[in-house]
Amino acid sequence: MSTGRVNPAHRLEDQGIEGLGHVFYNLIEPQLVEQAVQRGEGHIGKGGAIMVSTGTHTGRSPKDKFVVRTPDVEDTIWWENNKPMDPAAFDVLYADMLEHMKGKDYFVEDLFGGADPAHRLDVRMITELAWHALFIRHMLRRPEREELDSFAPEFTIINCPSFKADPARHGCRSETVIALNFTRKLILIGGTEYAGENKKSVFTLLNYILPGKDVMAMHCSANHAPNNPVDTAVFFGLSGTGKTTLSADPSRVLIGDDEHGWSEKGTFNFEGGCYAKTINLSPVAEPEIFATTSMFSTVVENMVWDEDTLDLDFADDSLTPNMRCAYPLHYISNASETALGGHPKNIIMLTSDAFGVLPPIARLTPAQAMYHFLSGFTSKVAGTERGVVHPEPTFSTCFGAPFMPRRPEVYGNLLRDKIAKHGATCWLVNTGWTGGPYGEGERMPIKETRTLLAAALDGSLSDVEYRKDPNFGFEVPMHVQDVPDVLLDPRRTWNDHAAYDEQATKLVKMFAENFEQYIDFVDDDVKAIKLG
Ligand SMILES: Nc1ncnc2c1ncn2[C@@H]1O[C@H](COP(=O)(O)OP(=O)(O)O)[C@@H](O)[C@H]1O
Ligand SMILES: C=C(OP(=O)(O)O)C(=O)O
Ligand SMILES: [Mn+2]
Repeated sequence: MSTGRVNPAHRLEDQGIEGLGHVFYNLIEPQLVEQAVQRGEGHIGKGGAIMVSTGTHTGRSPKDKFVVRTPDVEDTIWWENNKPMDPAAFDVLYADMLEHMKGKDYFVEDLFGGADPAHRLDVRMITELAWHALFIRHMLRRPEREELDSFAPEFTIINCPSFKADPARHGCRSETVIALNFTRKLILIGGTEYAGENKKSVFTLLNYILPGKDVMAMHCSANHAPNNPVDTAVFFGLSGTGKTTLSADPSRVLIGDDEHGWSEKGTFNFEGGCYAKTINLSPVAEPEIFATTSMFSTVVENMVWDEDTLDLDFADDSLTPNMRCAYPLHYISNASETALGGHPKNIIMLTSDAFGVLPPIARLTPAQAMYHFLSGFTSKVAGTERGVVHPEPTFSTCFGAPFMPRRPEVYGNLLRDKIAKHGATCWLVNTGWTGGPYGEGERMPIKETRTLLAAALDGSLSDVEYRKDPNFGFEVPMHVQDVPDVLLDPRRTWNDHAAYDEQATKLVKMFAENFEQYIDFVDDDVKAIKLG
């Protein structure tokens, strides 16, 4: 049995998926909320949000993510960063998953990944959980209802949390598996309910496909000046660095909070929704995002609430510090209707430096931008990946190593050429620690970060006085209106200057050691960068 709207030529049976219980095709938000509640998957919260919890897995499981090693992708995948799965093991996994799915109800959502029709991917998401269908409906882009009648899925993702993988049979590591098969155009997810796996799988797909079409794929948020998409800014950053927070800026138009492409025409969001962290979410510092937590059908994931008032407790991280809400872009009032932007005029690389060494903002030469893009220095925040319990310094190339199927130089060279062609100005912004390292200093105040960004984006930093950072060689402004001078010089924010110098020397060494892996393929201007 099935209900809902679907292309009659592309039903699940047509792709060999048979014997399921009831199949719900392309339900819309109210129907999915109703299904989720009826099935006991969650509770209705304030304003009609839906509150769910995901059990054991409350963050991504990067160690359980695999790329199937088929001949077509053998030469293009960066195997040092992507774990291979044997094609035969994948086939067994698929057969076992289909067997497991028999008799159970499933939800199908046919959606687009990519706001630019020239580069979008038609994705079919098949989920066991109604709320996962709702989540992906929020996160990806919805075809018009009429377009569903001719929708032909290019890639299919099946997410079946109740399926437990068997490492011996399936060539994986645990009961949890995320397996990407570029040849069969299929992604299988089992043994985890964390919704972020769904969107990051689509991201990984696009990160593979788009560079082949000369389109740069970026782990970044994006916004543009009011009525002026030519003035676009992108904000690269690993999880927790502030992409979502800083792109939701009431004085600019939000293009998207996490995944974008940069084509010959400009930037485009891959998605149609946002996935914000809600830990300590402040109605004062982040009013736009705060408001979405009580809007109809927003998915509130892993939050604790008051039984009596249904008030969400933003401070209670007892389920996970990686608590989240997912909502469509238009829930942010100043969001772009098209999710398209121009060529970035400013490129911001966000880093959350747990050492408290990097300045709150620095201007980068194109060579320095390449250096920092390939380095991808930041810290992993607690909770987004399994096993991370406090900020852990890391080098995550392209500011998103877990989602990059190709070699870093592929993304690096694309970005280098686009920066050169369009003359973008690049900045490094530390949203991490100031006044000392994690545990001693404090997190950079959001207000100051916003003020610095506003100054960078409106051009007021173009001709102020800069000093050259003695450790990294980039330029740091001396004075910025409404920001205390001392904050601009991290060394001065530390009580113990010698301790700062020692920490900075250590960090410089870490950078240099990490960069050795890239030195052979970067241009001479990047090779010539000497730190310390
Ligand atoms: N100076 C700052 N800039 C940005 N975010 C900050 C800052 N200080 C604290 N935060 C907090 O850090 C988190 C940034 O997370 P988020 O914007 O979701 O990152 P991303 O989207 O890159 O994963 C939010 O919880 C935000 O409230
Ligand atoms: C959803 C995620 O991305 P981000 O934290 O960058 O929003 C994630 O890393 O699981
Ligand atoms: Mn985010």
